[in-house]
Amino acid sequence: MLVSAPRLSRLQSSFPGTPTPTGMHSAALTRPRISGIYPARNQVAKRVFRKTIMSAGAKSPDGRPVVLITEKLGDPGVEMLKQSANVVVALGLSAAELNEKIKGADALIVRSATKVTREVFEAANGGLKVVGRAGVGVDNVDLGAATEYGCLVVNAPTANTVAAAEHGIALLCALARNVSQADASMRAGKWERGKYVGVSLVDKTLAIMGFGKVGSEVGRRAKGLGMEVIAYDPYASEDKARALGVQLVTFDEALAKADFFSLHMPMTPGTKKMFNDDAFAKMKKGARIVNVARGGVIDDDALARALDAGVVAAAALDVFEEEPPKWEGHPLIGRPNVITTPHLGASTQEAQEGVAIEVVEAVVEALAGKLSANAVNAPMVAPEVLRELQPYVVLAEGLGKAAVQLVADQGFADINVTYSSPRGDDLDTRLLRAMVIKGILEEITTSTVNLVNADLLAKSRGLRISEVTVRSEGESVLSSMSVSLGAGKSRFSAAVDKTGRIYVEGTVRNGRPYLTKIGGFDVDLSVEGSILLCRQRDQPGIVGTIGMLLARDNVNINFMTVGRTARNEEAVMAIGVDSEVPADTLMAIGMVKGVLESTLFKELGA
Ligand SMILES: NC(=O)c1ccc[n+]([C@@H]2O[C@H](COP(=O)([O-])OP(=O)(O)OC[C@H]3O[C@@H](n4cnc5c(N)ncnc54)[C@H](O)[C@@H]3O)[C@@H](O)[C@H]2O)c1
Ligand SMILES: O=C(O)[C@H](O)COP(=O)(O)O
Repeated sequence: MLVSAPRLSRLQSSFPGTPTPTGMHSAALTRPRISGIYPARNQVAKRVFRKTIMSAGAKSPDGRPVVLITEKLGDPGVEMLKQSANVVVALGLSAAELNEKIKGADALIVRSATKVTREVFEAANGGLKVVGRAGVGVDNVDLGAATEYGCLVVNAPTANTVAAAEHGIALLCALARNVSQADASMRAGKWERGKYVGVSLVDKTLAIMGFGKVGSEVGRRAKGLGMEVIAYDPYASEDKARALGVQLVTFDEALAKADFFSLHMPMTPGTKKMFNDDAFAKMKKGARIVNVARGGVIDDDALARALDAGVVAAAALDVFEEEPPKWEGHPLIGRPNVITTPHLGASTQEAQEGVAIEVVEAVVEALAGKLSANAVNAPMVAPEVLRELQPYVVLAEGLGKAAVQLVADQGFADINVTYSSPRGDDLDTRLLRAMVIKGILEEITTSTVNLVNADLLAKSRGLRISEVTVRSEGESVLSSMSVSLGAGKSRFSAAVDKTGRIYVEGTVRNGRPYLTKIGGFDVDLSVEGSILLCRQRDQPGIVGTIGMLLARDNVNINFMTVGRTARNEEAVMAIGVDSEVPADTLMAIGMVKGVLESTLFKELGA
């Protein structure tokens, strides 16, 4: 049975983590370290963590751990590592050689070229305790397999930020002044001064798309070049932008206004091919684009069309959807107005020394059984608790994803999670809270979020999170849970509850997670795949029309439900879809007679 959530103002006045006589506790994130939140439980968590990480003894006779390094790692990091471990450097291993070598290692340190696959963990047979990635992206590590084998993965998320920003600025300047093309021409023995006249940067408008760690560093440097800097980032803080003299704008404003674009958003389902035909059509003619983020945020064919049409004058690309890319038939590589570098953003001596130290510190800490703030996965919860909470973990992440996807351009400031559980205050909410934060943050940042770092990451982004546990009746560990966001505005106004917050609620039935409420509307949606939501008048014909529009684009419908509550004779209809709904179809659906608004949840769950 659901007990209605207490008022938020009341929650936020309670001390973080302190049980109250009414059976509530809140965990507003005012403390700097995760260990401060639940001191007693955290000791247990630390023991579980240590046991997991240190389950087998070190593999060398002297009792020191063996660390295998398979890619060039900065010397200061290697020297530091030698103080506490036996270091084996083996570069350029084949997959079979790595599978063999890993059997003798307690830890492995890699960059992006080594593929740390499931086979590697299988070959290590539980003996590999830590994988360290000397950089940010961990897409070359099979995180699922690592977690399954109780192997902690750590990375180095900050030490290459400046290098990536500097590479962005280098490409910006090279792009404006045709440096690469002119150099190539001179190497070919030509002196073509007239051909390579460039454009100036001063007084031009640069749009930073994604105002996080790298984006803000690019912004700071571009101001120094005399550029007017604007930024689009729905989750960026106004205060941070103001402090740097950068104006936050909407996506469309950025497209219309900028002479130059520098892309710095993470690769997520929401940013995939964000620069598509639609976006290029809204750009000022002659714009120039730099991408040191991830290749997949640009639709390569659409960019090629925009270059052909002169809408985009030139582009500089450091990253590609597939790396290394296939040269033959590539729509962009080799064009006269496109300059390319082979993913060099992090490749400076300083950054490589920095990431080496950052990753070695994290690996050494983890081998010593300490919590690392750079942990990417962390099996910190006892297996029996994990087993019990497993279905709710999927629900929690799905609610986080759903809530944040409903936020409009202006972003949100705080998160409220309410659990209805027969256990009341005894419910261990750490894992569920972490999964809500994961669902939210992984839509908007490059960071991989888990139990160890979720609270810290939320705090570092200035997000306040409040939790309430309400005692309910029933057999299962959790009757229901809800996530609400204090957002300025929603992309789907029906998702806003009576208190003005974006609100989603869900439950688990027969082991499967369901969304049961969006704003004031009851729904009944399995938390999986992509879902089209429509708020509509209760009148015949709408379902058929929308079905036809989707069929026209070959979009298969896997389920359809209509919200039970008819508030003012309105209903919320949900349609599960198997593939992407094109933007123009979404627009057409929004214009169907009787449809009041519509939106799409992308990839809510497995
Ligand atoms: N080329 C390289 O060698 C290299 C090196 C480092 C980082 N990177 C890439 O640079 C990018 C930024 O890295 P970071 O460390 O600054 O990450 P970050 O998490 O600090 O910043 C990402 C920012 O993007 C914003 N964002 C999320 N969704 C967005 C959206 N739909 N539209 C606009 N902004 C959105 C987030 O709010 C966040 O502020 C990532 O793609 C990363 O993979 C590349
Ligand atoms: O993810 C990263 O840190 C950057 O993209 C750099 O990766 P690299 O280590 O392959 O240079």
